[in-house]
Amino acid sequence: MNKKITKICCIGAGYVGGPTMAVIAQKCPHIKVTVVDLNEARIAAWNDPNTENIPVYEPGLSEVVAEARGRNLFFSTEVDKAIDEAEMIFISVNTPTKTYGTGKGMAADLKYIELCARQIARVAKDDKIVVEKSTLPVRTAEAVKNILQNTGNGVNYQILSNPEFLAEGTAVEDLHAPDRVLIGGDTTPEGQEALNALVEVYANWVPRERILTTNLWSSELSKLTANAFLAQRVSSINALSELCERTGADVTEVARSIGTDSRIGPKFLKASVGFGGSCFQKDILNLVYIARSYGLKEVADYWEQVIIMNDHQKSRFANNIVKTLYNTVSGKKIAFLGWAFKKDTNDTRESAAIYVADALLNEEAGIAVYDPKVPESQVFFDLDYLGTRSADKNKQLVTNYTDPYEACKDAHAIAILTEWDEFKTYDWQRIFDNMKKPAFLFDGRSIVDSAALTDIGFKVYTIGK
Ligand SMILES: NC(=O)C1=CN([C@@H]2O[C@H](COP(=O)(O)OP(=O)(O)OC[C@H]3O[C@@H](n4cnc5c(N)ncnc54)[C@H](O)[C@@H]3O)[C@@H](O)[C@H]2O)C=CC1
Ligand SMILES: O=C(O)[C@H]1O[C@H](OP(=O)(O)OP(=O)(O)OC[C@H]2O[C@@H](n3ccc(=O)[nH]c3=O)[C@H](O)[C@@H]2O)[C@H](O)[C@@H](O)[C@@H]1O
Repeated sequence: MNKKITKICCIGAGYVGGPTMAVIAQKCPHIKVTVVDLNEARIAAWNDPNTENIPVYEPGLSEVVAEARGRNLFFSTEVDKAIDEAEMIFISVNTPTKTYGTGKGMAADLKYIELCARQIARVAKDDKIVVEKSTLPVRTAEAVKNILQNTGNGVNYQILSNPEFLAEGTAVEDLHAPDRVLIGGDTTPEGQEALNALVEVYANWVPRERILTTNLWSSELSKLTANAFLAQRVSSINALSELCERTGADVTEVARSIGTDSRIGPKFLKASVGFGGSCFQKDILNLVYIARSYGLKEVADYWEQVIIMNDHQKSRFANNIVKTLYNTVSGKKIAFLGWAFKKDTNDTRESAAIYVADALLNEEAGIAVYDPKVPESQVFFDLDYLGTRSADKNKQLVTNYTDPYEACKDAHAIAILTEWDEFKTYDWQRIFDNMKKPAFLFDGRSIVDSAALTDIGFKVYTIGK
């Protein structure tokens, strides 16, 4: 007989914990779901009476939260209480790249995971199923198990790996109809019982044939592999975009031509200014680190090239702006349309915009930023975090706008960094009329109609054309 879960707790109310648990609560009204976090401001925002103010912007998410919150979905800072009550505990805390010590700049920093494991071990009084939702290096479950099982208070733990594959901007859609749900567990009878308990949770809305079960290590490694493959496709098409620019081939046509081959497929072939987001880079660096730690030099070098190519794409976009603007951007106004790492999210982590801006600021450019969802404070946080120059200097050189037309007024050039749909429908004639001439436009996302803009008078540069 499978254990039926009625109380879930999730540690970490971020971009994954928040949306994932909101959808579990929505689809499983019989399960009480409590999402906890140490960050009081974040929890307060999740509890904001106006669900438009929740801390994660995702299309459709505020409606899901409005439906379930207060019914069977709760957000709280009382971590111990939620752990104590729950039968199943998801760990969905951040696992950033290490910034210190061994593996600095490469390995995943697992200190938040370990803290969670220790907290569960300290608080739990009855048996628990602990689910790794965070993306983790292969064999992390072993460390979590070690910490939990060596507490000696008689509690039995089962560890499951249940990596998340949602993409930001489409999180709700992805959670409602996932390509697959992956659950890894121990092959022992107890492990399989725990695994089945989680299968039953998802089976409330996910067709069973889409719920894949594996052993723990396959599940952990599959998550890193999926992100590595996706990022590799972007770097592959971006590598070709540079060759297209030199040869007269058009990367959009090349992508369409190869994408119709069913073995290749059409998705993830959009050339861009470079991939961003909190995970691709960190997960590949982590994969490279793991391969190196097993002495697999060729494997590590192979995957590292995906990152090298991505860095190259960002810097060549910035260099092209400087070169085209007669080798100097000093004192010139460059308007940035978009700061988020992709459309339909307010997340800016590792956004290409940050690195392109940093390179142009090194050349003393003045940058005017407009993004429909990213607040000014975040733009400065991102630039200050790099530590390239003082916060005062960033404030001096960067201005944020809430009106795109004002951002572009008197600009020498416009750079499109994020593919927000609204950019396609602007009154480009009006923008052109108010710009310095020649009016340059660098489309890092191939989203505007370059022929129409050229007719207006813009000098358009599009990635891969
Ligand atoms: N962002 C994304 O789209 C995806 C992220 N992931 C993975 O999911 C994990 C979480 O990512 P995000 O949600 O983006 O991170 P995040 O940084 O948005 O959220 C993590 C939250 O955990 C909280 N936290 C950390 N330690 C805690 C503790 N000991 N007790 C209570 N709360 C604690 C933090 O305060 C933070 O609010 C990462 O491993 C990431 O790689 C996986 C799939 C998609
Ligand atoms: O582990 C994670 O965090 C998640 O990482 C990615 O999701 P996400 O980073 O949210 O968004 P993507 O749609 O994958 O885009 C990543 C970056 O690649 C860029 N991209 C994507 C596709 C493409 O064709 N071209 C391209 O430049 C996007 O603009 C963005 O900057 C994966 O798609 C998710 O499956 C995974 O769960």
